[in-house]
Amino acid sequence: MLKNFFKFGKKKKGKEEQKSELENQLDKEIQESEDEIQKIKKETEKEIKKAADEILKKDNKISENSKVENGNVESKLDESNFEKREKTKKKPKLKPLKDRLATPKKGFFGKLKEALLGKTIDDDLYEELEELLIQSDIGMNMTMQLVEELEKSVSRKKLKTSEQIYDELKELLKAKLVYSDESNTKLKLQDGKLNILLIVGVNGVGKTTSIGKIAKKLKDSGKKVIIGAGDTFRAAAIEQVEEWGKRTGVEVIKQAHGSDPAAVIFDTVKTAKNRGFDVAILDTAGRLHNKRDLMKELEKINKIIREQSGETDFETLLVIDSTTGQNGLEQARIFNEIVDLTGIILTKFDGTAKGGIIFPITEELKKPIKFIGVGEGIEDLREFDTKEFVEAMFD
Ligand SMILES: Nc1nc2c(ncn2[C@@H]2O[C@H](COP(=O)(O)OP(=O)(O)OP(=O)(O)O)[C@@H](O)[C@H]2O)c(=O)[nH]1
Repeated sequence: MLKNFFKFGKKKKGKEEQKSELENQLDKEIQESEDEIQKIKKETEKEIKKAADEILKKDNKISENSKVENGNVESKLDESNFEKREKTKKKPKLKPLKDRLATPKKGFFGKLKEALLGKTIDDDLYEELEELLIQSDIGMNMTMQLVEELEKSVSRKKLKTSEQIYDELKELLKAKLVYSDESNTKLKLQDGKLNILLIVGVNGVGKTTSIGKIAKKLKDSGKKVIIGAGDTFRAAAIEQVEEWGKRTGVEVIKQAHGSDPAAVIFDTVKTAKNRGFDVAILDTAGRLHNKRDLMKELEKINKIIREQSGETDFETLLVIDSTTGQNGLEQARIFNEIVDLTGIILTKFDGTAKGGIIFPITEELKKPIKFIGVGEGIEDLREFDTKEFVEAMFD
């Protein structure tokens, strides 16, 4: 039994030895597998790193290449922009509307001085000049004309500095006011007879105010003055004229609101003639919505003046609000077509940086500027003096 036991023990031990051998074998194989896995892992990582490096290298190469390519594109763009710039250099770059409206105090000519003085004479300077001239309401045509004349003068007179250009421009502008020379800017008034001043212009331009200011001037110079409230269409216009009459101590002839303006003109001229007045200033209604009616009305008034005063040669002055710019020029054209203008009153010069309108108006109409309004006050009307005006505007 013991023998069997020992046999059994021997048998048992053999089995256990076998088992541990198997376990060892298994452990060994597991270890080997794990080593193999680690090896493969390391190799895979190496491969991945290598591949990643390759990709990075390629990327760098591409971006480097693209840098060069972009550089080429940029320089090509530069070239074409340059060409474009060259081609478009003559066109003025217009600034936004808000920049185009300069503060009245500074005025256009002050800006012009700022823009010109101390600058190099090049295309940019001419462009800036064009821009400023257009902003001042000199108008596109006259601007182009002026800049062309200026360029010609610069090359003909070999002008070198912007100061010289500035002075040259001043002279060119003065020349545009040729119709406003000393011989015709003064009112044509003769002693010992009735002088008529017929005042025309659309509503709101400053007709009544100008009439009041002129009445004051003439009265102060010793003339016997009478005013005819010919704008019967607006009740307020009659009251306004009356108010100016009171302020200046000048008699006013009026009729009821809505009555025939020709009748007021008739009364005024007749009274003036009969009572020996020196000057009759006649207000009119400037309704422009119907050119034919306006023409008929002004013809009728003209006929009455001629018949009543016996004068054919009298002043017909068109009042234009200088702040209305090109619109003012359009009004001037219309009135000039339908009535024989002898001069222009430009009002509200104090309130505008767009005084440039004076140049195309004078040149186109070929009529002198007689007065400029520079404020709402009774004294704020100046007799026009070209030289003084241009100097003052450039100052
Ligand atoms: N700043 C300034 N304002 C002026 C000037 N002349 C007239 N005004 C003002 O412009 C406005 C219109 O002037 P009016 O004289 O009433 O104009 P009007 O053409 O007679 O107008 P109606 O009576 O409506 O036909 C008024 O407020 C005036 O004070 C001027 O030279 N400068």
